[in-house]
Amino acid sequence: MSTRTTTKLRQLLARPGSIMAPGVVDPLFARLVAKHNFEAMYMTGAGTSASRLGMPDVGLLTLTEMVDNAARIAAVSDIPLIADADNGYGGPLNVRRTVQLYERAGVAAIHLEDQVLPKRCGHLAGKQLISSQEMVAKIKAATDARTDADFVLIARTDALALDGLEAAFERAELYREAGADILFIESPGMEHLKAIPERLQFPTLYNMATSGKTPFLKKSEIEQLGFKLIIYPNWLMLAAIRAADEVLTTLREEETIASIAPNVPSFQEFFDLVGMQEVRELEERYGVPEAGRAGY
Ligand SMILES: C[C@](O)(C(=O)O)[C@H](CC(=O)O)C(=O)O
Repeated sequence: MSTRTTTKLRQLLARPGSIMAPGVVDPLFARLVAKHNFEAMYMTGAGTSASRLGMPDVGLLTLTEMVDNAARIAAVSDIPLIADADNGYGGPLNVRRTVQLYERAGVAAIHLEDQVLPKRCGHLAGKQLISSQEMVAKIKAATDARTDADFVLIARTDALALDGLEAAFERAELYREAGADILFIESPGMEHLKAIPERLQFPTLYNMATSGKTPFLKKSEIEQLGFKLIIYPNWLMLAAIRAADEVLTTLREEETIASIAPNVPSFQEFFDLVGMQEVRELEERYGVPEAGRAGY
């Protein structure tokens, strides 16, 4: 039997250095991350909201919608999936279900944040927090709810933007005591970065969000600062939006796809990406008639 992704993630976390987790919104992007041999990947809530609802990250997706998306992503590779679980979708009892469902979906880690419901993207204005006691209760509920001891709990605090760095540290320390495995201080600027791993002396997460608030440092620089896990939430989706936009502009102007064709993956590359080779092998094993096979 292959190693569980939770255990794989624990092993990665135990190694020196930081782990890069590109953000994905669906299984297709997960295939792409797997193709590039990354050790971990991240399901972005902001991206999931954009792709599933065409709406901004303001807490509109429900627990089951998020879990459904995570399960589809987890199904296409053995790469540990770290998933956004927002504020756990309610109080401590909701958090119990959240952990159970994400665990069953094949997710290796989730992050829970201390925002009120409905929440919003951590890089937007207008956030509000629950009390640190309420968040501690949620983290305790989360640690109690896991059945796989290797399932990783990441506690995020959004306090920095509202109450400053010291308040964020105080919360983070309480969340660590409550049982969090990794601490995530949301939306730090350049001036805060050094202090975070230094002060917390615990595995920390670097959110390479696209807002530009947190600087776009290299992995080696982030590693040197002492962060353990780096997530790159929306970059793939944004790159795809730009590429699709260019295709549409060209199509409008030229009324033909001809000049675009060389710039997109070929028919074969596309089928390879979505696992056609494996499908062929399975078809052969089960004697599915040749005529039934898609060819290229
Ligand atoms: C990490 C995050 O929660 C996400 O949903 O991916 C977002 C990222 C973003 O909006 O850029 C966040 O709130 O930071």
